[in-house]
Amino acid sequence: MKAAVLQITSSDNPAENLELVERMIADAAAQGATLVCTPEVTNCVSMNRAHQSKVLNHQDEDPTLKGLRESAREHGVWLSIGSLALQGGADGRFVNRSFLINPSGEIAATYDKIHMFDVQVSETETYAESSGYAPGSRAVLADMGDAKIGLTICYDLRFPHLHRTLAKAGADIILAPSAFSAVTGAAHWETLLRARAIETGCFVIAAAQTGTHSTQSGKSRQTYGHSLVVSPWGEVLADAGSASGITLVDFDFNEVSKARKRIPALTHDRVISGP
Ligand SMILES: O=C(O)CNC(=O)[C@H](CS)NC(=O)CCC(=O)C(=O)O
Repeated sequence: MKAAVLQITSSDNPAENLELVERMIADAAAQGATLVCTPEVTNCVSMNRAHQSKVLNHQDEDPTLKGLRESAREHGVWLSIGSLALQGGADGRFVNRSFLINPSGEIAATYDKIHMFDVQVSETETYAESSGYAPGSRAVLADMGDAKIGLTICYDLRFPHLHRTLAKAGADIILAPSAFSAVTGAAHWETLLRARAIETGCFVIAAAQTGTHSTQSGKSRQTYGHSLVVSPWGEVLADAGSASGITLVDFDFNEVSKARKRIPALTHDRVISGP
């Protein structure tokens, strides 16, 4: 399998982002990709809830979902839409929802981000994701034919039990589409991704938002980039750096069983009491 990781700088204008990603999917497919992965909130990076209320849609009417399903079908690729910000969450909030689209353009799986980034990153940088988005509560493992894929989103990366649950349920690949903050990205991103891959014996594919996101509304925001693909042994197979673009990686799924045979930690959990 050949995967393409799309690294982009989404704005808060969904139509503009859709056009760019459609072109990149065509390009990735032309280069032989059979799985294409986009980052978290592909359709809209914004922390302005009033603006989001105007431009975000319910899943059934969302033009980004419609357009990207059509792209997957046209080019015959599996497509991980890392996430879309959509209307329709509990208490009038949005949802941060990941989609796996099959090569016929059908929705094979959806996953709502479970862990909300309610964090003060520094004195000047605070996030309150749960004020805008309602969290999900269900882990999702999708079947891609020759591989099983566990779906996670961004801040979920810091909760290893979710990844362990997915791996024990049979995941070969874990997706970690992200819009990581530049500050925490520099400190933690690669270490967390490699740890999740090593602990689970899964490939980890992390498509990331990068750079300075322009907004018509509200202040601009910096994301870390460095979309990463990590092998089940913890090697970084690709690092997209900070520019936007397409990164292609070949997968050998035998690496999953090889890594787990060398270190079978996934089968060595013990029930513990205390402390
Ligand atoms: O709000 C949106 O537009 C979409 N959601 C995000 O960008 C989310 C919540 S603000 N970002 C993260 O989870 C970053 C996590 C992170 O940076 C870390 O764990 O260090």
